[in-house]
Amino acid sequence: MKTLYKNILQAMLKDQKLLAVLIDPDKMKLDHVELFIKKVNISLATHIFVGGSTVEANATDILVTKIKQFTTLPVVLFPGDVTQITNKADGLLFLSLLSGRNPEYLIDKQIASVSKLRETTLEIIPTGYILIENGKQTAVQRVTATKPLPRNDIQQIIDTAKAGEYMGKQLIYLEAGSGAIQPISEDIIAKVKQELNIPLIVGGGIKTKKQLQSAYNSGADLVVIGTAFEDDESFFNDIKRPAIATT
Ligand SMILES: CC(C)=CCC/C(C)=C/CC/C(C)=C/CC/C(C)=C/COP(=O)(O)OP(=O)(O)O
Ligand SMILES: O=P(O)(O)OC[C@@H](O)CO
Ligand SMILES: [Mg+2]
Repeated sequence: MKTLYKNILQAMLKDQKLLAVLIDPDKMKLDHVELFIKKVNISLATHIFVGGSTVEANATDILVTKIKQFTTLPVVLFPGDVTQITNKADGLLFLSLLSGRNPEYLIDKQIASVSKLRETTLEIIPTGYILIENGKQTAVQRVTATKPLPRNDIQQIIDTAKAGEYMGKQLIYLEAGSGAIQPISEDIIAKVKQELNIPLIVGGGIKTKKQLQSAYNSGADLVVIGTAFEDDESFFNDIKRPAIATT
């Protein structure tokens, strides 16, 4: 049974915040997966996302197989390309880059993925992906050859997110870019969230528990963190899941 989206929706309705640890197949060494996933398992993380803007063919399939050996958390593909699709995962963010005007990332890659998805067991989740300017060019901007939405044009950001909802997207993902200096501002998160009826994902540049909390307080339903763990795994110590009392 495909319960991924249902669970995200229910968490949103109950105001239970979700956290995805993003693993980039290009950066994670296979012999480190076990140790890394054990840290994820005792953290507040509720999901594992796997993806990157540029990933070698087959690397995702091999990595997801390995991750699955060590966790029961749902593994969701966050693909930069069709080659990153593998049935070993549980779900797929079926991204469309709504902030850009490059047909390749609006519809072409989605069409190209259909032959891989026709028989899939993956839960496919239509996701409106929106890049917001953060002061420097990010990998996604470079790879997609698109411009992010200006961070001070809040109305454009809100309307893009809302258009995504009207188009039938089940999630909206506000992206500041991997390793962004400035995460998405509280103001942008709050104003977008106010107008949406679907869950809101926020990611890019979140490196501290305070920034995580502030994204949640502003209205993010699910936060994605990748670079902070790549840079320093001691960050897991700050986000340990509280032990449940057994008495
Ligand atoms: C639906 C299918 C099959 C593909 C979607 C194709 C689209 C629209 C992709 C959106 C644009 C894109 C390239 C997304 C990549 C998302 C991602 C995992 C970004 C993380 O970037 P990193 O690879 O961590 O960047 P660095 O290399 O700078 O760390
Ligand atoms: O790597 P970081 O900066 O945490 O960003 C996570 C994700 O939103 C990038 O696509
Ligand atoms: Mg990265």
